[in-house]
Amino acid sequence: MKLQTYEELLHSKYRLSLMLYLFLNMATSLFFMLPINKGENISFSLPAMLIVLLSLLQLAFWILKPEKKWPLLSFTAFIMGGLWAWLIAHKSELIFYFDGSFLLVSLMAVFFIGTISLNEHLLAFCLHIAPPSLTVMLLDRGQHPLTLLFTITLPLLGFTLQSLMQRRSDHFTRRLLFQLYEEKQTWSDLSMLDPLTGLYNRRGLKNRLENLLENQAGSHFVMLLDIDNFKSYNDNYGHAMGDQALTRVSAAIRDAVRSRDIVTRYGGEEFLVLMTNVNASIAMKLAERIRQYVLDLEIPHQFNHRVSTHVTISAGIAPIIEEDFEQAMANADRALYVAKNRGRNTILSWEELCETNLIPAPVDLI
Ligand SMILES: Nc1nc2c(ncn2[C@@H]2O[C@H](COP(=O)(O)OP(=O)(O)OP(=O)(O)O)[C@@H](O)[C@H]2O)c(=O)[nH]1
Repeated sequence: MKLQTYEELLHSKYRLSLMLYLFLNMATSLFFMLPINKGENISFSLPAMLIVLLSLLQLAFWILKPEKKWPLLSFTAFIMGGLWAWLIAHKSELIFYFDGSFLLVSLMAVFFIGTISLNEHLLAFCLHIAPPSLTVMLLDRGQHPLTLLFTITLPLLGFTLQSLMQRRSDHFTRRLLFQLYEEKQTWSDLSMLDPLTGLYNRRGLKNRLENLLENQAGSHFVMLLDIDNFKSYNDNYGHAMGDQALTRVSAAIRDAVRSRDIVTRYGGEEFLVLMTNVNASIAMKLAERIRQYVLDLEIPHQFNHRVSTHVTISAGIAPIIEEDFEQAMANADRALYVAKNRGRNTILSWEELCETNLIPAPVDLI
């Protein structure tokens, strides 16, 4: 689950509880319009009708605009509470035989609405129950003090404790989710990096390439480069030394290019550099600089036959035309093949290859 999904879940929970609150207000106030005694008529009292109207309007708003967040929950609860106080006072005047039970039933109905639907909104709950509670106490004129005290304080206390517990649990869930999300992000980042060199691996390249082609319409170049006679290096100096040489060459490539270029360890001793927003001459200069930086490392390689006594690289570069990365790769690969044939420690561009009519048959070096 993403953090965003969790936020959406909370929003939908909020929305449902508010809709339930409105529905319960509406249903209960409709019930309050019914006659209490046999033979009486339905009483369309103004406060009851206002509760119904207000609830209906807000319900319609929520149904039509489900994505909107209603910021005035506490205000709505206070208005509803006020209307309930008015309704209870109004209705109690109409009751012929007054023994206090109507007040208790009304109060319980108001508490029921709040407890069921506002269980995560302590302030709204308090604002909802405060006006009817005060009104009932006034109307009771001290006749049932203990009953009223019990009816008001017990649910209020229970609700407050439950709400605090819920808040702690929500806080914990949010923290846990945030931590999981961060860890997932770290793992995802790590899975895009090559552990030996710290460069992007193919997965990382794919990810960066998608972003690049989606967001930057400029001219980009692919450079494929390969360490010369690396097999002999490994055979003579050992695999551990080979790893060290790979790490140093990787760092030199990274140093030679700009921060916006994407350097990837494409295979064993093969690297791919994605040079972004460059023209052909700058791409060539960058490639040449990489070659020189690697040579300047002066990593001894006595078995780099007829090339150098140090570790060297060869490279082929090609432009990405019409976002066709695969074709650019194939072209850079062919240029690299010819660069190797030309004696290694060489950079060759696909364009130069085309100009000299030296396009070889496709050979899979990679
Ligand atoms: N030490 C080390 N060697 C590796 C690693 N990955 C690939 N290699 C070695 O790189 C060598 C590549 O050799 P080849 O593909 O024959 O090419 P080459 O000897 O560099 O010859 P040219 O590319 O034609 O110049 C192989 O010996 C692989 O074992 C690695 O992670 N560490």
